[in-house]
Amino acid sequence: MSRHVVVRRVPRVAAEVLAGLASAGVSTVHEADGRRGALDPALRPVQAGACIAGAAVTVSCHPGDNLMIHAAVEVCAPGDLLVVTTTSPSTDGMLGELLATSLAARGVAGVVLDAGVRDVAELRAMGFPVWARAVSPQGTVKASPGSVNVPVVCGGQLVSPGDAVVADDDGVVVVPLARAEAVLEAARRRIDSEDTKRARLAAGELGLDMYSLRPLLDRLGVVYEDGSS
Ligand SMILES: O=C([O-])CC(=O)C(=O)O
Ligand SMILES: [Mg+2]
Repeated sequence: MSRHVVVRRVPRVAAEVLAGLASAGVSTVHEADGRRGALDPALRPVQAGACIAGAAVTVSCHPGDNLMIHAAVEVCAPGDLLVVTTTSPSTDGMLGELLATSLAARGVAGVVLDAGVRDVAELRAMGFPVWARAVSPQGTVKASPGSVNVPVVCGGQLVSPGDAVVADDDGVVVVPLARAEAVLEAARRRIDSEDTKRARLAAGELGLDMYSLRPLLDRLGVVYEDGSS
C-alpha cells in the first residue's frame, strides 16, 4: 500500500512573480508558456471577475471524502492556492463556505477543485474564489487517508506543490515553479506586443495585413470571388 503523507514545507513561487502572473491573466500566461498548462476547461469559476495566482498546496482525496482538505488547511500559508483532486472522478461537494472560511483565515487566495463545490451563494458573498468541475449539494465524509503536497493531476495537468497556479474567468493554468519567472517575463513581452496590436486594430488595420496572412490564404488555395449584391 502506498504511503499517505502530509508535507509541511515546500518551495514556493515568489509573491512578486505570482502578482505579475495574476495581472497578466490566464490566457496570456498560457501563451507565454508555449500554450502549456491549461487545466480542463470543465473546471469553471463559481464567481465572475476573480483573477488570482497562488503557490499550489496540493491535496489528493478519496472521492466523497474531504478529510485531507482539513489536513491541508494547516500547511497553507498566505498567498497559497489550494489544488484539490480525487483518486477517482467525483462531483461531490467537497468544500463549501466553512472550509473556505478556514482557508481565508490563513490568507489562502482561492481553491481549484477537480470535483464539486457547494454553498456557492455564500462563497460568492464572501468573495472567496473557487474553480470547480461541478456544483453539488452532495456532502462528504471524513474517513479516508490521502496526501497533501505531493504531485497530483488536476484537470488533466500535473501540479506539483509550490507551482504557480493562475485562475480567472477564462479558466486555470499551472506553471511549474522552475519556469515561473521566465514565463512572467514572456507574459510581459506579450502584453507589450498586444498593446501595439490593439492600437493598430482600433485604428482599422486588418489582422490579414498586420499578420501578413494574405500570402498564406493564397498558398492554401483560398480564392476571392466578387459575388453579386
Ligand atoms: O463541511 C463540509 O464538508 C463542506 C461544506 O459544506 C463546507 O465546507 O461548508
Ligand atoms: Mg457547508
